[in-house]
Amino acid sequence: MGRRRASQLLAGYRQFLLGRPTPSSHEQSISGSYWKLNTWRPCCMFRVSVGTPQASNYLNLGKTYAIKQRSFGSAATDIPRNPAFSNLNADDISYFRTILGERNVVEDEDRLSAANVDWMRKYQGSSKLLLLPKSSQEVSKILHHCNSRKLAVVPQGGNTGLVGGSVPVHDEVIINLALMDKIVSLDKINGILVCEGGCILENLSSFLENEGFIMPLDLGAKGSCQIGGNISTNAGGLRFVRYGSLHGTILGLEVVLANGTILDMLGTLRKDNTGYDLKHLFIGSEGSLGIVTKVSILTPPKLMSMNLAFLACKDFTSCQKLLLEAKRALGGVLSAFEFMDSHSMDLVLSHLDGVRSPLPSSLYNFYILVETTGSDETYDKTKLEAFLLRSMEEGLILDGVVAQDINQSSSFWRIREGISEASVKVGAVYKYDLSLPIDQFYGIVEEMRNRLGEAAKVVGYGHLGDGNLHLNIMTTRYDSDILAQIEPYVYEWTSKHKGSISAEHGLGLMKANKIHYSKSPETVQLMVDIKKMLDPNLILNPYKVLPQSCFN
Ligand SMILES: O=C(O)CC[C@@H](O)C(=O)O
Ligand SMILES: [Zn+2]
Repeated sequence: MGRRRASQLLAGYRQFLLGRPTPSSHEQSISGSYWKLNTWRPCCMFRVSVGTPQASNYLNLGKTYAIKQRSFGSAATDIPRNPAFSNLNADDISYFRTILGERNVVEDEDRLSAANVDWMRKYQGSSKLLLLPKSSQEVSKILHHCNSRKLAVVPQGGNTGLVGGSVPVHDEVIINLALMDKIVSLDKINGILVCEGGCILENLSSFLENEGFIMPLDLGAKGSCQIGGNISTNAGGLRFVRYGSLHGTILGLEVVLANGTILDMLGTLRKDNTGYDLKHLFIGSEGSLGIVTKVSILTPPKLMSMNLAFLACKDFTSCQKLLLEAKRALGGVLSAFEFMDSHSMDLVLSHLDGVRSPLPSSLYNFYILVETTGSDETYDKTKLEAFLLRSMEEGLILDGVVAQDINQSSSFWRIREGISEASVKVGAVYKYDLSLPIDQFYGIVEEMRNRLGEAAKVVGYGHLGDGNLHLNIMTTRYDSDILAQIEPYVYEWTSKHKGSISAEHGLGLMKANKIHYSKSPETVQLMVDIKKMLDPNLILNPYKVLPQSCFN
């Protein structure tokens, strides 16, 4: 296609953009972080009462097999309580009161109900105690006591996880760092932020933005999730394609071990090769090796020129080619490359009030969000336009719209970030978070759709730029027959294609027994040895991450 045709295309495209309706003020107001706005209070770990299940329905189900799926489903995970653990008694509670004060030792049923259930209301524990320490020393005293008494604990951040990692399985004592939310320091030359583990991600982002920096991490749950929890799960999110993993951006950690030792690894140096870099053991260990109490993180400068395009593609091959083209053409300014299929789009549009597609949604099979962030508005715009133009000429993009202002940007992100929220509205949702080679990326979605037919809604979306697919399968109720058609098929398929069964959500309770699909027996054994060395009584987040059978 010649230059003339190409510029005609772009001109038509621009007209098309300008002709599109701007989202209404209602839509604008609901854009942003849904976990914050619709489900959770931003600076508090307690669930807003609307839609919260009454956990007391579950609490007395019996001590031996306490985990039940929520009321629209049957029990799916029955793990016996480890008989080596003690039961909480009145002396334990009085001791906790002496170190934390009356208010921060919570036995109130409503508050425990919220802390005992996960965000999807899929995993349900029966803890009788929630502790709210205010300092690393208090965390240390709690753990020292729990370890000597063999009381199991579950570290909990914003409780926004998707694999049952942050809620008790039985009666584990819940330790939440919500009161440890102080910013310790910011090195304004290098952008190195030091803060406590209970800081809410969105609060950190707002603080940094005022100082001319941004968090290298951004996710839909930002309004509720805590940085300590993000680190413990090694959360990926929307900026990963640009700023990489927390293994790269975390410079130091303070961690409290199971026996109460405070491990000071809170370095603020970019380079430090003195011995083993132990902080990496705790990034992604899901609270099973220690509790992250302080964090030192490298934060990139805030760049003022940001563009966001919402694009439609006819098939998945075009999405793949578009990614390659975006990496080539946009290089250093590419800051997000997110993908969703038309089924994801339909899900959001039919379940979230006030969300509208900026494109005629029924016409296209796939949608891509491409974001650029740079420091030169003209240069960045020119680059993006050249990329869009070439991709249109090549037929990779069928249609598209570039956000004209911050409100439009938010409304585009709202669609992508709203998929999770919409998925839980259907009823029961089976979530798979897979890393896959790009040529295999969408195959499993199509296979599951064929396999399940009318019995389930199957959607595929995720961080295409990082090779991370979110496969969500929804039914009105949890159903063991459906589950049997999904698992182990999805895990076997992923393993066969050399993927990972957990790209960014962790293993938690959901996939503790599935680790062998992604890790060799020798690797798992070394993990078990490390766990036993750091937590010999196995009190930290039991039943999660590693198969229980490894400890019998
Ligand atoms: O709900 C999910 O499956 C994915 C959640 C999150 O990682 C996302 O990328 O939206
Ligand atoms: Zn994700």
